[in-house]
Amino acid sequence: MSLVVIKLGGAVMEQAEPALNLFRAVAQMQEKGFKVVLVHGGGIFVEQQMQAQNVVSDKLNGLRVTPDEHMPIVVGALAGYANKLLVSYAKQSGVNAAGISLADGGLTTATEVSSELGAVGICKANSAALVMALTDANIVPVVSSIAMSETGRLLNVNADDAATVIAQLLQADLVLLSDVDGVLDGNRQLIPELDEKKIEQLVVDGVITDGMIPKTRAALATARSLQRPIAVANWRYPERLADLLAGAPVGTRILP
Ligand SMILES: Nc1ncnc2c1ncn2[C@@H]1O[C@H](COP(=O)(O)OP(=O)(O)O)[C@@H](O)[C@H]1O
Ligand SMILES: CC(=O)N[C@@H](CCC(=O)OP(=O)(O)O)C(=O)O
Repeated sequence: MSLVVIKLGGAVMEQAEPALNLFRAVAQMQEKGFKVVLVHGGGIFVEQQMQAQNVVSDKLNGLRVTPDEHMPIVVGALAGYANKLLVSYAKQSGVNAAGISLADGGLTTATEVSSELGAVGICKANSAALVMALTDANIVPVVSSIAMSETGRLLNVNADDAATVIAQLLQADLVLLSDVDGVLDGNRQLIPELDEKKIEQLVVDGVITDGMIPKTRAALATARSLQRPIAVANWRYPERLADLLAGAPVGTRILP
């Protein structure tokens, strides 16, 4: 049975209709025999909560600088609101989902990236047991990007990196869904395929910026480890998911 990890960015969660459409597509994939695991971000909800509480939050190369004292807001927004909102969209679309985090069931282990970034983690695959138990019961795991260190310190992980690690853990296909059609060139045209050299050149040229930097690097790491192309595509067209998994050229394919 084919396992697919789908990563959702925050923007999809803000609008009910596209999120519901996406879960309807997930239900169809389940009917076709796919086991689906969702990994989600929700940076947009973190921003909203930071602003509501008058807290200034900075990013460095697309990663949020997260002092430990910001973690109540970050965990609340990601593992709380964003996670349960997705479980609610799933329910409304007839999909049985369970919201968990990178820390639950020992799914991953994590370490601090650098003292400069604070409680930002990089995680490693550890145990697929919980996710497999859920998918075996036809429940879609919805995984937030909150992880835990060996000593139990809560860490904020970039959600594209989280999806990469889960795809590697499960040896599953990975689709990174975002609010753009894929990686766009300097004229905002879709780039069908990219390899490491081209990605790094586009970063140097300032064409790939912000959240697209960790996203393309995460896709490249997964493409390498699974030895197959990884797609960055738009969540606005969930009906293209099936085409995509069948190997059709949708979005940007990041090559190993
Ligand atoms: N070359 C590029 N092509 C497409 N999007 C880009 C590019 N460079 C930067 N971006 C930005 O990256 C964003 C997607 O990354 P991110 O905000 O982290 O999305 P998500 O929340 O879906 O993970 C796009 O909305 C766009 O603003
Ligand atoms: C360390 C780090 O940057 N964590 C991210 C986690 C959420 C995320 O990645 O959300 P999107 O996928 O919606 O961008 C953050 O705090 O915004």
